[in-house]
Amino acid sequence: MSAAGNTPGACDPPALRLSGITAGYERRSPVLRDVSLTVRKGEAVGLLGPSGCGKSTLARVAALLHRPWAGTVHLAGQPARGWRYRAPRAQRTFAGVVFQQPRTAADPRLTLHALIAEPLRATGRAVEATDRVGRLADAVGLGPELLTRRPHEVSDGQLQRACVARALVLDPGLLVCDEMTAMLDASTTAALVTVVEDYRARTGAALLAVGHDRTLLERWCDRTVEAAGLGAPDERSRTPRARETTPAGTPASGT
Ligand SMILES: Nc1ncnc2c1ncn2[C@@H]1O[C@H](COP(=O)(O)OP(=O)(O)OP(=O)(O)O)[C@@H](O)[C@H]1O
Repeated sequence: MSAAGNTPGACDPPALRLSGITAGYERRSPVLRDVSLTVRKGEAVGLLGPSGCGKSTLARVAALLHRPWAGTVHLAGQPARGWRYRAPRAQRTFAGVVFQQPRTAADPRLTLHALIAEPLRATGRAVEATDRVGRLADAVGLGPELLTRRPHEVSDGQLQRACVARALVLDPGLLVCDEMTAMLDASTTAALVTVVEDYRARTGAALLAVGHDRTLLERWCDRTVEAAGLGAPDERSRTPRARETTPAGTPASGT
């Protein structure tokens, strides 16, 4: 289910199809009610909405990290048959995820090199780590000297660069970016958006980007979805974006 090598086409199944998703936590009333959302292969969809409306919950359901109470998740046309570590490996690794807070998403004991290589080790592909981690670290703008440091020895922006590299290391067909740039400065935001877009242009991967920054998401994505009252996000298409538009209007530097 890797995106690499696939040619986007009208006949391809959507990268993500959420149908009738109802989800929540413990015994509280559901956060999401009967939500449906489709992200086509190669498409970038931005999910906008006020704090607490359930955007992150939806992102976690899409990445098979949170089990819904009802509804189905299809990844690349295949219904999710299990969740988290019980899901078939191809489904678990189809979605690469980047969270808002790199410090809570990174094991503090690992060097950045080990952090980026973590999914390779977890899937029995550790032998590929030297090559892949080196290339991805270069792409996200992390020099070799930073790869030997642990999270407490780097800045938030540097750690988020490592988390983006980790999300890409298994060549996902879908990237789920949950407020990936919320705590970053403008140049790091531009650099990481460019890394994601370069990856998508090369592989045909789809993107579900969650955030509050309407300007960024409208520039970055093919369309945005208003998630207000995510009981049922209406899929209003907005501002189709030419594929070649520079994300966020900023340079592609690796600063
Ligand atoms: N692990 C959890 N346990 C219990 N309730 C949770 C949990 N995670 C989120 N919630 C609740 O679910 C609701 C939706 O949270 P969610 O994080 O999905 O919203 P959001 O739209 O992403 O918010 P924000 O934009 O502030 O990140 C909130 O009321 C939140 O308190």
